[in-house]
Order: sequence, then C-alpha cells, then structure tokens
Amino acid sequence: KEETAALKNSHIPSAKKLNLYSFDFDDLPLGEDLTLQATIRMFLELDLVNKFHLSYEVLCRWLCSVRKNYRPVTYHNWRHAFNVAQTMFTMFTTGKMRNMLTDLEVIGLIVACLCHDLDHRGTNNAFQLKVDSPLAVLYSTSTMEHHHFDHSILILNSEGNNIFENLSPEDYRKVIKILESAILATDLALYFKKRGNFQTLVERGEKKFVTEEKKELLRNMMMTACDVSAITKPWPIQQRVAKLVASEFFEQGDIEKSQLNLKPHAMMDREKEDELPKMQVGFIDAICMPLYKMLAQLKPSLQHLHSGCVSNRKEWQSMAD
Ligand SMILES: C=CCCOc1ncc(C(=C)O)cc1-c1nc2c(CC)[n+](C3CN(CC)C3)[nH]c2c(=O)[nH]1
Repeated sequence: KEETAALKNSHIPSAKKLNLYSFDFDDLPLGEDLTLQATIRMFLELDLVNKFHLSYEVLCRWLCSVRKNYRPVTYHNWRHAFNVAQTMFTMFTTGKMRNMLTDLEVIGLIVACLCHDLDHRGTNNAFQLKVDSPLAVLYSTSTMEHHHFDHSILILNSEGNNIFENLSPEDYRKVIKILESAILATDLALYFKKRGNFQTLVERGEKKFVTEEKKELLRNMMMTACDVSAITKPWPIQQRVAKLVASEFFEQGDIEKSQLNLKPHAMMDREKEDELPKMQVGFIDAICMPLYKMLAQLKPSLQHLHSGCVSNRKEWQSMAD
C-alpha cells in the first residue's frame, strides 16, 4: 500500500531531534506519520534491523498494520502503544537496562509494547464479562490481553507482515513466547500476582536475573512500568493523559448505567469525577510507586521514573485536599 511505501521512502529524523532518549518524552507535538517514523528510528537505534536481518519494507508494512489495528478510542489507541514503546526504549538506553537483556528480549519487548493493546475497545476485562462479549467466552481470565496477543499473531501471519521471518526456528519460537508473556503481563491482575516475587529478589540485592524464570519476571515488571509510565511524566503531560483515561473510563461507566443497568466502579462514574484526585493517589500508592521504587533500587538510572511518580502524587494529593 502507498502508506508503507511512503514510510519506507521517507527520511527518518534522528533520535535526538525526536527526543526519543528522554523519560519526559511527549508525543503530542508529533503528527501521525512522525509517530511511525519515530518507531522506525527506535528499531534503527537498537540496531534490530541488522541483528535480526529485518526486511525494511516488511518492518514498515508491519508497523502500518499495527497502527491501523488500533481503534480510535479515547485512550487505548495507537498513541498509547507508541508512548509505552518509547518508555521501553528509554529504559533500555537512558535507563541502562539493555545490558541485562538479550537482543531477542529487546526486540520481543519493543514489539510487545507496540502490540500490547491491539484492537482495544476502550472497555476493561470486567466489562467483557458483563456484556457476554465473545472475547469473554474465548478467554475467561486476562480476556483483553489474550485478544491483544492473538491480534499480534494475526498481523504477523498476514502476507508481507512477518518481521520475524528471517529468525531461526528456535529464535522464532523464543520471541513469540516472550511476546505472549509480555502482553499478558499488562493485565494488572498478573502484576499483583508476581510483584511479591520481584520485591523479594530486589530486596535480596539480585542484580543479574540469570535464570529464565527471573528474566521473564523482570521483563514483565518492565511491561507494567511502561504501560502506566504516563503517571511519571511532567505534570502537564500527566494531567492531559489522566483526562483521556478518565473520559474513556466514564464512557464505559455511561454504557454500564444506560444499557446494562449496572452501577459502575467509582473510577468509571462521571458523577464521582470530584473523587478522581483521591483515586489517582490510591492508584499511585497501590500500583505505581512500589514498582518504580523497586526498579530504581535495581537500576539507579531508572530513578527519574520514581521521581516523576512522587512529584505527580504530590500534585494529585494537593488537588484531593
Ligand atoms: C484521574 C483519575 C482517572 C484517570 O485515571 C488514570 N489516569 C492516568 C493514569 C496513568 C497511567 O497516567 C492512570 C489512571 C488510573 N488508572 C487506574 C487503573 C488501571 C486501569 N486502576 C485499576 C482499577 N483499580 C483496581 C480496582 C486499579 N485504577 C486507576 C486509577 O485510579 N487511575
């Protein structure tokens, strides 16, 4: 398609120009095409095209397919996936995590970030069950996350979209396993289940994460850290994103009230909008802060994420007071 050719023949701006190495990266100034070029730039900066003999044209076609397979929902759209991937890129580079991971893990995680919310409908797992969506029949747990992974495989299996076509059969099997585990890990229910194990390792001063099990645990904690990384951004960015998240939550709450005659979760009830700052502080304390604290303990070069989260918590707390 012409979109693939346009991207393939376009001049890709430098990482410096795109501010890709910053934990304070803001996608707002970038137009749609520039988000695709910035993603290509990340693959080039990580030298993934050479290391895995990626066909540049297939990479461009695959990226156009991924973006097209995100629905234009209020928050869980292409830009969310793009931002999550940029945080992962910055954790690898500025955050100095790269030397803890193999090349296969690096490409697996970047692809997982870009694909982790594919075909999201702007509603959560609980909602799928409430409306008896076919997805809930297919997957009773981590419903959406299983669908996002499925959709990732669907795209890879489409003509001219398999970026992993030149990998050895063994590497192919490994990277798909990394992809599946990483995408499923974005279900916060799984994060809660595994966080204790990670805490034990970090408190014991684990630095290497050598066994397969420990590597998978680290990768999956990184996925959650990237997924909620908007909570660490400079306040004006965090406030803008929180409004998008809140409106998507409220859209679901509206449906639950009007069409399902159900009382929505407070977070999804626009009549409780004044409680959002308090809920954000709760979300930060329950989910975000412990994770960024552990990651900063493991790698001091990740401290910026923790500091951003601390400073946004102060902003939300002052709004709640
Ligand atoms: C202002 C509040 C509404 C917007 O909310 C947000 N805005 C931005 C971000 C972000 C990552 O930047 C994150 C949130 C945000 N996300 C939340 C999530 C994850 C889907 N949960 C689940 C449900 N609970 C278990 C029952 C844990 N509670 C949240 C919350 O209170 N805020």
